[in-house]
Amino acid sequence: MTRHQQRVNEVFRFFDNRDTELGFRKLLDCAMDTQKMSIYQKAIELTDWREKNPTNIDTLIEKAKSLLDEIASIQVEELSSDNSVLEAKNIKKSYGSNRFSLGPVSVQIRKGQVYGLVGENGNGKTTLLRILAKELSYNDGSLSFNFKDKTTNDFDLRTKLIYIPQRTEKWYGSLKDNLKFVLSNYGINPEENETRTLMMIARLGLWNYKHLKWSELSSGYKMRFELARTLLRQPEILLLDEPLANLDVLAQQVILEDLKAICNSVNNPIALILSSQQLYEVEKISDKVIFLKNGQYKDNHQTSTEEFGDQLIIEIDSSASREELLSLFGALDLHQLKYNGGIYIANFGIETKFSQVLSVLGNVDIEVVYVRNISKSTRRFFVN
Ligand SMILES: Nc1ncnc2c1ncn2[C@@H]1O[C@H](COP(=O)(O)OP(=O)(O)OP(=O)(O)O)[C@@H](O)[C@H]1O
Repeated sequence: MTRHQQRVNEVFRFFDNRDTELGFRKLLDCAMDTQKMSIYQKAIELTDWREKNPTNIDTLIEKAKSLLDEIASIQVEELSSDNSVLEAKNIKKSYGSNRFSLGPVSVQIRKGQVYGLVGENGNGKTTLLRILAKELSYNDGSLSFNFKDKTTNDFDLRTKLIYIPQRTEKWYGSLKDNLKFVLSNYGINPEENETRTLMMIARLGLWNYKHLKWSELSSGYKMRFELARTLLRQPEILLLDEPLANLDVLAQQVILEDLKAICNSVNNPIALILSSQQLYEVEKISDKVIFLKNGQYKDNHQTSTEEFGDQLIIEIDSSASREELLSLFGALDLHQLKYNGGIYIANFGIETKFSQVLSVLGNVDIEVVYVRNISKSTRRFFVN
C-alpha cells in the first residue's frame, strides 16, 4: 500500500468515527497531494457546502467519503525524503557590539520532519533561524542545502527556503487577492491561480475570512494568511519564528497539528523548524527539540544522559507545603525537591517509578492541580 493510500485510509477512519473536524482537514491534505485541479475544485465545493450546512453531518460524511474514493484512485507521486535538505555544521556567530555568542550549533533536517527550537528570551533562537535562512552571516562553520532541483538565483532560493519572522508586514486589499498575487508572480494561469488559491484558503481554515482586509484579521488569522502565502510557493524548508505568539492554547494546538500534517505531505514534504516558548505544545509535534541556553545548543536526547542520568523528574503544582511533600516522598528515593515559580520540581532516583509518585499523591488529601513527568522533556533544562 502506498503512503498516499495509507493517508486516505486514515481519513476514512476519521469519518467513520464522525470526527469531521480533523477528518476534513486531513481530507484536504490528501486532496492537495493529488495536484489535480479537478480534485481541488471538488474539495473547494465541498468546503463551501460544509460552511453553508454546518449541522448536516451525515451528508457531509457521505460527500467526503465519495470524494475520498476518488482521491484514493489517483496515483500520487511520492517524493523521497531520505536525505537531509539542510545541514549546518558547527555554526558560530557573535555580534560585535554584544557579548552574546551563538554556537557551535549543528543541525541536520530532512523533509517531512519538524524541529522545535526552544529557549528563553534572548538565547539566540532568532539568530539561529536567520542564519539557517541565509539572512544573517555567521563567523564559523558551514551551511549546505540539498534541494530537489539546483537553485539558480536568489529568487529561486527564496522560494525553496522561506523564513517567516515574528512580526510580519501589513498588506492592502483582500486576503484572497493577496494570495492570488503570489501565484501570478509564478506565471500560473488565472483559472489555476483561482483554484490553487481557494484550495489553500480552505486548507488553512480561512474560508470565511477570504474577503477580509489585514486590519480585520486577528493575529492568529494573520499568521494563517502568512502560512498560506508561503505554502502557495511550495517551499522545501520553512523556518518560522514564534508562530504561536498571540494565539490562545487551542489555536496553538490546531496550527501545530496543521503544520505537522502539511509538512508530512506525500507529494511535497517540507522540513520545518519553528521557534517557540510553548514547550509542551511544540514537543508534542516535534521530531526533535533543539534547546538554546545562552547561545549554547543542547540536544535533548544526548544531554539527558550527561546531565540528569535516568532520573525521574516530576513537576507538581500543589498548594501543599515543602514539608508535607518531603514527608510524603520519604519512602521514595527523593534526591531533591525544588520550589520554582509556584511549582515543585522533584528529582527521584532511577529506581522510582512515576506510578509510585502518583500513587503517593493520590492517597492523601492535598490539593494537586497537575503532576507531569518531565524526565524526557526539555522543560527540565528550564527549571534546573
Ligand atoms: N543585530 C544585533 N546586534 C547585536 N546584538 C544582537 C543583534 N540581534 C540580536 N542580538 C543579541 O543576541 C542575543 C540573542 O538574540 P535573539 O533575538 O537571537 O534571541 P531569541 O532567543 O530569539 O530571543 P526572543 O525569544 O526574545 O526573540 C540577544 O542578547 C540580543 O540582544
